[in-house]
Amino acid sequence: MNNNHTDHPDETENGYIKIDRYNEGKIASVANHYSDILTQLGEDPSREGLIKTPERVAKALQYLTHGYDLDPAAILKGAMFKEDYSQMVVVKDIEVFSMCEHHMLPFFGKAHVAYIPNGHIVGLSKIPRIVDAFARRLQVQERLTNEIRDCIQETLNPAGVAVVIECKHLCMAMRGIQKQNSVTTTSAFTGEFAKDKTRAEFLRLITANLH
Ligand SMILES: Nc1nc2c(ncn2[C@@H]2O[C@H](COP(=O)(O)OP(=O)(O)OP(=O)(O)O)[C@@H](O)[C@H]2O)c(=O)[nH]1
Ligand SMILES: [Zn+2]
Repeated sequence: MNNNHTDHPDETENGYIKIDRYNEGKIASVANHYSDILTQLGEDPSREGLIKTPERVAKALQYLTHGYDLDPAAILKGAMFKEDYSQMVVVKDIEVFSMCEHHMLPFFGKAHVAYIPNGHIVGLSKIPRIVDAFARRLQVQERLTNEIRDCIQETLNPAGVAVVIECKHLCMAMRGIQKQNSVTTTSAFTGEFAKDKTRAEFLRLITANLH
């Protein structure tokens, strides 16, 4: 997507990718399409409040899909450390913001990720980083869940990986079936987490209020 991009999308100003990280050709092209869309919607793209809107939308969309520019396995490999620790490591309550691929509307909530090291641990921040790398794409919640699991399993080769994601889908709230309170939960497990006891410990840890 953007050839200037780095593995550090958090190098941002006000939460946005720095302007020099935008692919300007693509922004201009997407903005042109959005100008037409505004007209199709019955708006006047030349009125004051909308003059910069096509460009803003194009930049927002690039930000919301910047996960395509990232290599999640490389992110993990960047901070793997040999360590003799073989208990469960749990990172819970990781904020998720993604876009459903059917309606291009947001779904958002929390991810809970655990792994059981098998010789190597990974830098803790890399877990939310790969959640973001997969979430910042057009997604379905099930695939997002599996992609996070598979990336950790294939890269770190731990004794097991567990991922639970809970999200609200705006396509089910602000349109369509219009259910405001429904939450979708998905899960994916490998290795040791196939055992009831291990899975139960993980579920206890993500629901416990320890802090
Ligand atoms: N499994 C799954 N479905 C999703 C996700 N995000 C959105 N959807 C669903 O994708 C489906 C698309 O169904 P369609 O019947 O083609 O689309 P639609 O006519 O807009 O459907 P409604 O939302 O029921 O109005 C809908 O049921 C959405 O709720 C997701 O992450 N996972
Ligand atoms: Zn949807």
